[in-house]
Amino acid sequence: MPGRTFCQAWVIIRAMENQLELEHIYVDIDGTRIIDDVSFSLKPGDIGCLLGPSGCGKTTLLRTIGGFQAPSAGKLSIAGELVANSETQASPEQRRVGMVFQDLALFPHMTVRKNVAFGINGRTRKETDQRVNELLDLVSMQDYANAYPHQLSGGQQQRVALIRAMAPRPPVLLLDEPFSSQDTERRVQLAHEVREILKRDGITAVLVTHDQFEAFAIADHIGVVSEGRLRQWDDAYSLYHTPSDRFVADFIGEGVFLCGNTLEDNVIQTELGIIQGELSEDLPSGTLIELLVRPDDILHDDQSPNKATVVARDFRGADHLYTLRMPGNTRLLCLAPSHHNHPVGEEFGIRLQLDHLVIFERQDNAFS
Ligand SMILES: Nc1ncnc2c1ncn2[C@@H]1O[C@H](COP(=O)(O)OP(=O)(O)OP(=O)(O)O)[C@@H](O)[C@H]1O
Repeated sequence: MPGRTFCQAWVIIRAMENQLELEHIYVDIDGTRIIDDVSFSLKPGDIGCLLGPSGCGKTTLLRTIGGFQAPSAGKLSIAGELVANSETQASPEQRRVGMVFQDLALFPHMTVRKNVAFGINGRTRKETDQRVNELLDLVSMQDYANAYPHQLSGGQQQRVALIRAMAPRPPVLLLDEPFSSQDTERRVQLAHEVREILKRDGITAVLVTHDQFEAFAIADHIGVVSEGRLRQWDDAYSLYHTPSDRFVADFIGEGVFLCGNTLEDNVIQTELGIIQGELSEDLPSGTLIELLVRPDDILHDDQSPNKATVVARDFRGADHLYTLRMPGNTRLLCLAPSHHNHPVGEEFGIRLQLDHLVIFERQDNAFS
């Protein structure tokens, strides 16, 4: 029947829309809830990142996707196929996901070429060689094809571990803090490189990290996790500028929270005076709130009548991050170009530049 055929095709197309889909996943270990109602999805070729503090449940979530941990409830699908719910659980081998671990786990007695070819099964010798060569080219490692892991730099080993996991074309690649042994600057650089490689090969990936700059550098979508819950699933810009709750606002980027209260439509009163702008939440007049003020919301302006005193400063090359104290004792952060060079104790003029006001209702219901 033509109608039925169309319906079936539509269902298949819809199911294939997401390469990875988690629907209301819960994980309990020894009677303790570790993952609490997590849902998110990735389209083919998307890179997702689970970001959060130590112990929040990132690795448990990754292990659940990989098939090393069973969910207590919820549904998990990979490439349109249901791989886990509370009753069924496909094994890691059946899911065919790729994994890149913190310690890279390269085989020390195998050459780079053999390491990369290791996971490729069911292909002819010619097809395997072709795929290995393609991946070695992708990461510019052809010249090292016959080298052993101990003859490579840390960054080169990283690239080999990555292409070894990518070699069998896994439906999803999982990366568990793969850059954690590197210093901060190198981590961000590696994250950019890995993103480029994954994108060129069209791989769908999920990476776990506690480093937000790494997450910003690699991911299309970032999930901020806290106490087993996914607080926000968004792009980096939205997490920074429109955090959904106070935890995300505090965890992502830098900033201070100013106490205040709502007045009328789009107007609030804070320790810095009356501020007008589009509010992130529609709260009744008189509600006690906290206003998020980022360092880039405070402009250095010598003409401004509002003066603040420098209490600390971090030189960051292109700019300074100043910690300032207002006459009423309010603490602020200000990002200023580094040629605005003010020592601790000096005063300079500042201007608040906010149009979208990120506010949260205060829970303690009192000014501090
Ligand atoms: N097998 C287990 N048995 C008991 N508790 C566990 C087990 N695995 C994880 N947990 C607990 O679950 C919580 C989340 O752990 P998980 O390793 O997922 O966090 P994480 O965010 O990856 O942390 P980190 O960044 O430190 O690696 C922790 O409190 C941990 O002690």
